[in-house]
Amino acid sequence: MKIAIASDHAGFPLKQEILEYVSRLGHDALDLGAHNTEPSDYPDFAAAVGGALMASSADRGILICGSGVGVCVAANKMPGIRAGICHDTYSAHQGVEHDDMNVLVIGARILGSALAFEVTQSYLNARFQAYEERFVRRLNKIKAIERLYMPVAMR
Ligand SMILES: O=C(CO)[C@H](O)[C@H](O)[C@H](O)COP(=O)(O)O
Repeated sequence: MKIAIASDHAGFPLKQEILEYVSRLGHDALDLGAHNTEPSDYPDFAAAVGGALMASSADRGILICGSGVGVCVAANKMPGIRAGICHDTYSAHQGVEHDDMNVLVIGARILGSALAFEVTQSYLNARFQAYEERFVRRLNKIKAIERLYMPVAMR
């Protein structure tokens, strides 16, 4: 899969490790910044990953900031983006299987790289269980909420 990956300054060192790890797993890892630890603003990177998904230039995303909260809030403002903070492997695969999560969010000040790699692998190996009617029904309800607050021209 093509995976768009970005972080702010707080997530930069972990992002570099995740980029390499995702490539080693055989995915096409797309680095959307930051490119150093100079202070930066997390919404810019959330927008970059969300934009890549919305433009179909990536299949899934990974976002990293200090806690994960900032990029998660920002990414979930974008239509079609379902971002979740996952600091354990169960949430990372269940978020995809049940909720069709398309952006994994990690807090670099929370997880060490060993667990971050396991969480990333669980996320990338998981698939949405579209054969489960209840998951599709719930996903459609999320999409209906999104449409309700979307400008009419975009619905
Ligand atoms: O972790 C975060 C809060 O959710 C932010 O995304 C930033 O990474 C964090 O606020 C950065 O903090 P700093 O004091 O500016 O390094």
